[in-house]
Amino acid sequence: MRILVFGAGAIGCHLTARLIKAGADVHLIARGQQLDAITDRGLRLIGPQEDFTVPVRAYPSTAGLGQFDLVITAVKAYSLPHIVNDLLPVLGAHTQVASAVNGVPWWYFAGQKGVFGNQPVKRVDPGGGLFHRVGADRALGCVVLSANELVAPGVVQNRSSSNSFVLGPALEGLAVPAQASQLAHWLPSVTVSEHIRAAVWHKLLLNMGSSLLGCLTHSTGSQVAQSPALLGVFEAVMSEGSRVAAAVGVQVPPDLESRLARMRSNHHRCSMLQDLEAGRPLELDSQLLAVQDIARAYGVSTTTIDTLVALLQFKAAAETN
Ligand SMILES: NC(=O)C1=CN([C@@H]2O[C@H](COP(=O)(O)OP(=O)(O)OC[C@H]3O[C@@H](n4cnc5c(N)ncnc54)[C@H](OP(=O)(O)O)[C@@H]3O)[C@@H](O)[C@H]2O)C=CC1
Ligand SMILES: CC(C)(CO)C(=O)C(=O)O
Repeated sequence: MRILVFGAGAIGCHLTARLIKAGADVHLIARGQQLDAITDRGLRLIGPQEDFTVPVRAYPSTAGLGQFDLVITAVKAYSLPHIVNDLLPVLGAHTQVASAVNGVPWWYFAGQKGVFGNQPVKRVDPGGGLFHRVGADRALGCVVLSANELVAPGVVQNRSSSNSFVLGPALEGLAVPAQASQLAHWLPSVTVSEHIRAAVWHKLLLNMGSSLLGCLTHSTGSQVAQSPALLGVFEAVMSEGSRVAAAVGVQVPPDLESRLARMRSNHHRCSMLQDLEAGRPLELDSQLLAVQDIARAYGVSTTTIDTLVALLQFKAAAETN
């Protein structure tokens, strides 16, 4: 099985390093210093209990690479619409495309009923290029619970004591494709699910709270969890988010204690905070504004989320000017 990982950031490097170590045939699209470092010295993954380096076949573009059985996109949500033209040449009739991305994924409303039924998510796929040209029939949801950061060119630091990746077909009723099962065979951290939307919301609620509070306070999850006042706000965000999920038919179990436990043990700067501190754009569209759109369309009140989003938008604009 030929695999292409598109994007050599924190998550792309984590997956590439683990898959190559497990013996998979993986190729990586990288650019800039990352491409140079990985080509010269390989890719190093440092984790709580491991430190290894693998050689990687890395390229600056997809031109001439041929078709792949599985493409894993590991760019930020806001970069996805810009890579559609790069993806098309590597897609064959049976290629599956897994988007390892936080937030409401581009394929979310494919095959769904309701206000947005069968439409692209306009916040993440504004021109509909992913929805109409890549296509939801080949889309695999990929929900990532794994805390990573690039600490030097070619070096990714993993800060999770346990990592998990949930893969499942975007279209309900489709069987889990062989590519997903093969990935799960190579990596114990991968599980497959026929109900990927439940996994999307489960993760998204955690992101909404940790991205908003992490960025507004420049704190890791464990630092946020030390403040009872912030935990109260985190809880309010999760409860509003779970009402939005329920509006589109997904009941997220109120397992607040397990989420708080995850926050307490999370000594990682969430990816949105990494972006804020590096002056890069934030994934507000996929993680928050798309959720607000759903809330508004279904008449769900999200007062706490709305307040925090307004503060974060103001802060991000002020800090990048
Ligand atoms: N980091 C984490 O711990 C977690 C992240 N996630 C999610 O995973 C997704 C990926 O995040 P993460 O890995 O942190 O992001 P990063 O910003 O670390 O990585 C994105 C990579 O994509 C590259 N890229 C973007 N556009 C292109 C392009 N056109 N051609 C080639 N390369 C490109 C970027 O290159 P360049 O730097 O040159 O722009 C960068 O290397 C996000 O949705 C994030 O929210 C989920 C769970 C945890
Ligand atoms: C690992 C986690 C959950 C931290 O909030 C994350 O998804 C991120 O960094 O964006």
